[in-house]
Amino acid sequence: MKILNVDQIRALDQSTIEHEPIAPINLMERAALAFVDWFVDHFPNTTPVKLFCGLGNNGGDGLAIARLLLEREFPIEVYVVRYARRESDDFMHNHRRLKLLTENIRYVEVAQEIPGLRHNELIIDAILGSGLSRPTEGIVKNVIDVINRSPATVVAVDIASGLYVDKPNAPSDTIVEPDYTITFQLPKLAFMLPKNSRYVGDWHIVDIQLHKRYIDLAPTPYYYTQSRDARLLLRKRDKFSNKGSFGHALLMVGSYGKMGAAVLATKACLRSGVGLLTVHVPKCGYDILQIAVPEAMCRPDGNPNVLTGTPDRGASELGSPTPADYAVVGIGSGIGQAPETLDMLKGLLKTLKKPMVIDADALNLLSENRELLKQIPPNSILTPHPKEFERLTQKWDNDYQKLDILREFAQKYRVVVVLKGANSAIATPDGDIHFNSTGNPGLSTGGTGDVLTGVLTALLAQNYDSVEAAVLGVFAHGLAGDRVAAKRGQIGMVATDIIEALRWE
Ligand SMILES: NC(=O)C1=CN([C@@H]2O[C@H](COP(=O)(O)OP(=O)(O)OC[C@H]3O[C@@H](n4cnc5c(N)ncnc54)[C@H](O)[C@@H]3O)[C@@H](O)[C@H]2O)[C@@H](O)CC1
Ligand SMILES: Nc1ncnc2c1ncn2[C@@H]1O[C@H](COP(=O)(O)OP(=O)(O)O)[C@@H](O)[C@H]1O
Ligand SMILES: [K+]
Repeated sequence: MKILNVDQIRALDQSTIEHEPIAPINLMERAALAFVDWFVDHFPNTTPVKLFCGLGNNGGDGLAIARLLLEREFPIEVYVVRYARRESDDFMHNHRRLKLLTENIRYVEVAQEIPGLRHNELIIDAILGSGLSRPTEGIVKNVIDVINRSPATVVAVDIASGLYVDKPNAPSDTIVEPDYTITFQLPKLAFMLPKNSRYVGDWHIVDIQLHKRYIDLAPTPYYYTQSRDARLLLRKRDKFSNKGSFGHALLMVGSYGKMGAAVLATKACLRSGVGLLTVHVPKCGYDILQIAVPEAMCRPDGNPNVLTGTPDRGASELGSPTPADYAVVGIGSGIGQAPETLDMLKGLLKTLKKPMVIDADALNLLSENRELLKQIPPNSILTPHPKEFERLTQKWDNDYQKLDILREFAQKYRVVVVLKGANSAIATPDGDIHFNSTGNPGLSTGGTGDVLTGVLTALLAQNYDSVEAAVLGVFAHGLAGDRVAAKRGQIGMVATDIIEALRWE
């Protein structure tokens, strides 16, 4: 699903009006109805509602919503925040319609006219929407302050008043902090960014049938991966396939004290459809790995504690192939940052030509030796969490700048970067960013990143293209987390649960 910018959203409304065609007031009615459908599904019509609206089309939506909720017998009070003298045409139209139903519309021009708000009430925020062009001030700011201080449940129409759709707010801006945002047709870029979390709440999209062709043709670097997008990427297995059809992967993982990371990546790789898997671990990890994961082959390193890349003598007598002989190499989980391991990484980057998966300490080694970045095979997948990404690049002032740095990095080094976290952002060598929709804070627990490394390594081994592998793998990993959360809650979730909950269908 695409994420469009504010100018495109405006043009999309216009395109819908012209091409459907539909009168603007009827499009507003459709938006209000979609909001109300969601609202009545979530709240009983015995709850008192206080609706605050502005004077533009977001306010017009609010007035239409008020009328529809009155018709559904909600006890609703309407407050028009009169910050200016000019109302939009469709606001006026809905104002006249609402007045036919009720005389009870109040106007708020000064702070004394702001009503008290109680905890058992619902507040609908329809003051400002995507038309926001400057920070809130005056009476708008006063109203927002009161809303934010109140214990009531707050539902924002389209976007919280005061929040920009696609550019950074100043830290001093006053913005509604809703419990829910019900947004029209498309997700907004602002919703993807960690710092905006309190200005978004739990958000839902409602479909108002905006012009599909406009959306299809609109250029954008931003995408939001939903279930149907991920499903399209998933390949079925051919009836006559064999293990050779799904690639032979090599994981280079683990060190003394961090063999758990190796085991997790290994199990996740096997649970994600790899045909054959060899795992290169320091010698101390040999028994651990063979016992924990009998399905994987093990290549012990000559070094007892860390990876050097040189197989143990016994293992090399088996005639071990070199890393370049495997379909894909996944490296990093629990490897530490020993100088020998750095030398190994340098050697690998010189010889490997196929895309790799690079995680954790392998990324930290690259951060310390940035001259190696340009040797990463094109289309490799890097999976930093924000701290690792900062080490690889630089500090950022805000989430929008972070996205710019992310995009530039992926383009410069021709790699796919999975910046992990809520709504993991996947940057492609072509400059696109795909935000993930699955996952939950239960995943914030040691080892879940190692699981992701295993998943992505398996998908590359199966010949998924790197962008597809990253988008699909991150989605499936988060979805597994959501399955676990539904079954046993977020707090007790551990990385092993994620492996068990992976499903490829
Ligand atoms: N155009 C359409 O056909 C549709 C629009 N819809 C609604 O329309 C909204 C956008 O409406 P508008 O473009 O009228 O804009 P808003 O209703 O967001 O804002 C109204 C006007 O307030 C002014 N303004 C901007 N920042 C301000 C501030 N900080 N303080 C005071 N005034 C400020 C601007 O002149 C702006 O146009 C969407 O968020 C959505 O709710 C929906 O009804 C769907 C269809
Ligand atoms: N709040 C969250 N919401 C969704 N996903 C999360 C959240 N916190 C962490 N995750 C996911 O969990 C994984 C954590 O990876 P990482 O930080 O590398 O952990 P580790 O190094 O311990 O394995 C990533 O896939 C990340 O996207
Ligand atoms: K709003």
